[in-house]
Amino acid sequence: MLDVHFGAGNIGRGFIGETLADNGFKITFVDVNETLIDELNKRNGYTIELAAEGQEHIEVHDVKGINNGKDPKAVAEEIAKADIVTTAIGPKILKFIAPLIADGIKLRQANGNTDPIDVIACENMIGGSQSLKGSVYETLNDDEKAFANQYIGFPNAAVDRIVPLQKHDDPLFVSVEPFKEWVIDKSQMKNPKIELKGVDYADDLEPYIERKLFSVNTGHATVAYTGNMKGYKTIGEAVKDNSVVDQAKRVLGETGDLLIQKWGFDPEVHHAYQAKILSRFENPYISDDIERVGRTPIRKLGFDERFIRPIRELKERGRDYSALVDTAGMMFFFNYPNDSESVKLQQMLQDEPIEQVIRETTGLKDEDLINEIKAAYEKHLAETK
Ligand SMILES: NC(=O)c1ccc[n+]([C@@H]2O[C@H](COP(=O)([O-])OP(=O)(O)OC[C@H]3O[C@@H](n4cnc5c(N)ncnc54)[C@H](O)[C@@H]3O)[C@@H](O)[C@H]2O)c1
Ligand SMILES: O=P(O)(O)OC[C@@H](O)[C@@H](O)[C@H](O)[C@H](O)CO
Repeated sequence: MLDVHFGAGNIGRGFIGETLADNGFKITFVDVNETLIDELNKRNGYTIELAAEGQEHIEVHDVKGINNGKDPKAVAEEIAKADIVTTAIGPKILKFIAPLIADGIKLRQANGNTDPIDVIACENMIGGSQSLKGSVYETLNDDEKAFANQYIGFPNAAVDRIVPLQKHDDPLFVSVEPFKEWVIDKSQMKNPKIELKGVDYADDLEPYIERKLFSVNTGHATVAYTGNMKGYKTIGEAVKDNSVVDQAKRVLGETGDLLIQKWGFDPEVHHAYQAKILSRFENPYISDDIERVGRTPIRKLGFDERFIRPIRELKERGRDYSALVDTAGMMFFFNYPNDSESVKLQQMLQDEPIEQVIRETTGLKDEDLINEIKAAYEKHLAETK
């Protein structure tokens, strides 16, 4: 059994690789990072460490790498033979790898390979695999689309495991939190014969992806942006400050209100889920940078992303969303020179009035909401003076 996995980064090696290897798959990692690819091909394996007492090690074997920047043909050839395709490269990169997946599908068709497979985007976004499908289909003709409609599934997925930036001498070694959750939308699969152990299958992914994104990621981002305002550099430092944790609790209270109302989650179970999330942020065996958790702030300000979507939906329901708006106002202060989106955001703030920056980054048309976020931004700006 073969998995072709795009993105040999933290979650790719630290979660998707572990799960597929544990299910007996060989894995071909596709990445543009030469060091990672060379090392994978030299050693055909790597080590995962669990960030918890005992620091257990897990060895992953039977892996290799392809640099898609150098050898795109080899990627298509590998997809032509694959039993599953997965990605963990970042939502904004999906459209760049879509032509490679399309080439793999074309080769499967040319080879007469009618074994059904699923292409699963393991990204922090709503509708990730379906969005990837849209980009893949842009480069298929009608005949190829008909083949893909029959044999290639794009089931959406939610993945949850905190894997911070790795700072080890070994470029493949990856330290991960013990908690892990991977849910795949069963109704969108073409190959139900592959039922992975360690993965949950849902008939409808929407409640799970929203619960994950608006709890883990909204909470995480709140710790990052509130911590950033206070000058902290790591999530560990930030969660030692009660005012940061209080802000995260207020925000989770609001998204919890929405999720419970919208999806009917049991309030007690949901509150336990939230408490578990906060304890995960406090894991002393993990050192996670605010720079990583707050990365790409323009993406995170998006219309369907972790702040604006729950704000919109709470407003529609006439519920409180004040802590979410307060935190959204802090996002404009995220300024890390190595994060090109944060540099762009700061430039936008230099060039345009704040309300225009809010309009452009969030896609909001609701002028009242734009003014509320503007007021939060201006309040935080005054606090910095
Ligand atoms: N790290 C986590 O805690 C975590 C948890 C759940 C989900 N995710 C999601 O997983 C995805 C990846 O996150 P990550 O933390 O592993 O990031 P990462 O930066 O560690 O890994 C991304 C990898 O993709 C590679 N890449 C970038 N552009 C590429 C291209 N054009 N072709 C091939 N490879 C390319 C990079 O070289 C890198 O190795 C994101 O969508 C993230 O939201 C991350
Ligand atoms: O990956 P992002 O940039 O969407 O979000 C940053 C973190 O919140 C995220 O990577 C979490 O660590 C992860 O989603 C936990 O499952």
